Amino acid sequence: MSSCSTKCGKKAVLKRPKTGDVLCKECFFEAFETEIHFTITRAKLFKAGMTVAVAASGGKDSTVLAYILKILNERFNYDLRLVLLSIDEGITGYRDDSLDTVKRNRDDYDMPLTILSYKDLYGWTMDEIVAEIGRKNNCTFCGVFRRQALDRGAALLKVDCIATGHNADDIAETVLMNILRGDLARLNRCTSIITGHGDGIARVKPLKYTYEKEIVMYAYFKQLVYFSTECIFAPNAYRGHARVLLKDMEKIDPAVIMNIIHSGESLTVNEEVNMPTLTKCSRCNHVSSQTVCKACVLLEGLNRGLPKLGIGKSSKAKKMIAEHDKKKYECSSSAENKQCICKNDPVGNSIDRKNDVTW
Ligand SMILES: Nc1ncnc2c1ncn2[C@@H]1O[C@H](COP(=O)(O)OP(=O)(O)OP(=O)(O)O)[C@@H](O)[C@H]1O
Repeated sequence: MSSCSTKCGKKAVLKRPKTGDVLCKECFFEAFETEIHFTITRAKLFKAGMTVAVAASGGKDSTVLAYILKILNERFNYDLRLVLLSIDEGITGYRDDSLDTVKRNRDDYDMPLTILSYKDLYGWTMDEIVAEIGRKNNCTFCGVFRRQALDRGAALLKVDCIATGHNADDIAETVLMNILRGDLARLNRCTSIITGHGDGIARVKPLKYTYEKEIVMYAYFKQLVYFSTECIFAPNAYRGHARVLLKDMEKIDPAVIMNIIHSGESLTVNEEVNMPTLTKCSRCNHVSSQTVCKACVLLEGLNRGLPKLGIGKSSKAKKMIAEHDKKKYECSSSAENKQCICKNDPVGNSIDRKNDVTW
């Protein structure tokens, strides 16, 4: 390879996927770190004195995020207290191994680590949920529960905000996915670098403009320890299509990633479009756009032996509950009923009616 395009005199070792510049290792580090610092300061992600929970999965993105926040915090005196927050979804052979990596990061980066598990928070591991629901819709449970679990962890730790490792590719993919689905409410908010502000604990995405390929390169040249195995359960199929589309387009022109993000940022949703208003879940008191949040509906479904409850539209869930209740009524009025649905109901007739979901 030729010499570094910054004219530092060193030999280039890589070509930056984002800009096409050929750079030596040191100049790449400098460019990569400075861009993230610029993103953080321009969007005013942090204030001095804040405690920030880095949502750490052990994967490349959150590992690079934890590392980079540590060095930028020291270099530019952000005056942040950084802690690691991990969620153990209970996926044997996947999350248990990646959490070992997070524990190593905890020691290497000298940051306290808190791990919360789905089992403790919800009474179910993902292994158990998949045994109930199968591999098709399990990502819905995992995503909804993780989102809330991070909020609960952040509240427990009394942190000021949560930083996640979402990168530019993730954001561009999400924009595409929301366009393909016609989900205008999500399209409207998916490019925000700060979310949840005012409704709970803020979430920030310092790697919003950082290309995935560069994150991998940075981790490689810095020899960071991260866990690179994909989740053993079926990936989110729809996101997979958006990902393939994005990767194909990136081969033609790497600028498409930034172009899609900028397009998403510039979109204004027509005023006539109904936007959800955020409120608090009547059951768990966490942020929700419905009277009862998605996590509570999904959990209710699991506990009632109706795991598909909460998958799809809320009207479908209402119908399922009504049918379920009707069958239970029929069952209790006929002791001989051999088809009784209660046999499959882990809580049986002991369901406390006061705690039933109301919409
Ligand atoms: N189990 C978890 N515990 C804590 N944070 C998580 C967990 N899973 C995901 N996150 C956070 O959400 C971000 C996006 O998650 P996603 O599942 O898209 O992973 P990813 O793109 O593979 O990122 P990573 O490389 O960090 O695993 C992660 O970067 C991390 O900050």
